Amino acid sequence: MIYTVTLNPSVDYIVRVEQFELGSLNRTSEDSKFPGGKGINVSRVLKRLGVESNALGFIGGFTGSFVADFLSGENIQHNFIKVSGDTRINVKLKTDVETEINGVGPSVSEEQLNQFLQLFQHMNQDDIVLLAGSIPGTLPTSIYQKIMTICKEKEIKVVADVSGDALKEVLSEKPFLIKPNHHELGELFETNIQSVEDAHKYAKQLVKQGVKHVIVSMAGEGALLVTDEFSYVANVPKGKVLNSVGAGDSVVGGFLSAFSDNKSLEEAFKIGVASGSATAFSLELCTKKEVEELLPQIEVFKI
Ligand SMILES: Nc1ncnc2c1ncn2[C@@H]1O[C@H](COP(=O)(O)OP(=O)(O)OP(=O)(O)O)[C@@H](O)[C@H]1O
Ligand SMILES: O=P(O)(O)OC[C@@]1(O)O[C@H](CO)[C@@H](O)[C@@H]1O
Repeated sequence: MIYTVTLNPSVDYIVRVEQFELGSLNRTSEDSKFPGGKGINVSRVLKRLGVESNALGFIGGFTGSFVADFLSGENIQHNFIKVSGDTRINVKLKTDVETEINGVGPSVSEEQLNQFLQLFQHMNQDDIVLLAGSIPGTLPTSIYQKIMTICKEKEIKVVADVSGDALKEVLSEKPFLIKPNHHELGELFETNIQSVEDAHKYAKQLVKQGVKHVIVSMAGEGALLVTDEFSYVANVPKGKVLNSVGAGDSVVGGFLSAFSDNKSLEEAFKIGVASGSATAFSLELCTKKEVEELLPQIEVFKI
């Protein structure tokens, strides 16, 4: 089973405003609400690509019920720990540019954290755990490392899609896969990554440190998959970007769907990139049909 962990889920409130004016009353031309948070997006992409997962994390209040009910409605398994505050609402404002305002999220008590950690006791080496997204302020910053230590004892593969300090923390536990974008990779090495060559050089360093697979997404500039045996670079298909929320999560979801279906790493990488672009080119997360349509446009080369 693939377990996706979203410590701080959200309701993503997506609003389109045609002529946005700061300091004025603006009215939306379109708005919609979806369950959000990076792990939850990965679970939804996996489901669309025909792969089961179980979404874990903390939810609370009416917004938390929305998240749980929405996932149940899509037949996605979930096992969230309930907290007393409301799950956050993240505003995704679509004007001529995209602006995001992410909430803080509810508090998690020590008892709720322990309840959550108990869930890992039932997992085994056939499982994959995905850790994705920010850590709520009330949880220790070492929480991802703690989960990874439990997973290591049980020989569970860990995929981490995290950034900033959390990324630094998970590296020491040698994850199976990480997927930074080129900005996040640059931040880690305190540098500015501007080319595929730069991204390759720094991703290689992470592999030397023990990370098994590194996918670096570079938005419209392509993507890389780096392992200790080989490195692949992929182009991304051409199209109009309508929504970048969840595009990175879709790369992870696409890759994991194919990997768990025993496809080659090269094929899994291609499906990951196609899924990312299919989400970027649509208003919501990618569908299987959209991914399949883009797949022939993606070429992968060894570098
Ligand atoms: N301009 C684009 N053209 C084609 N595909 C794109 C474009 N921008 C993003 N994508 C797709 O989305 C994937 C993820 O994009 P990006 O590198 O921006 O990751 P991210 O920052 O993690 O994404 P997110 O916007 O979800 O945070 C890319 O690998 C690609 O497949
Ligand atoms: O605040 P975090 O946890 O870093 O990111 C949360 C979030 O922006 O990430 C997802 C897109 O990747 C959205 O569904 C969600 O709102």
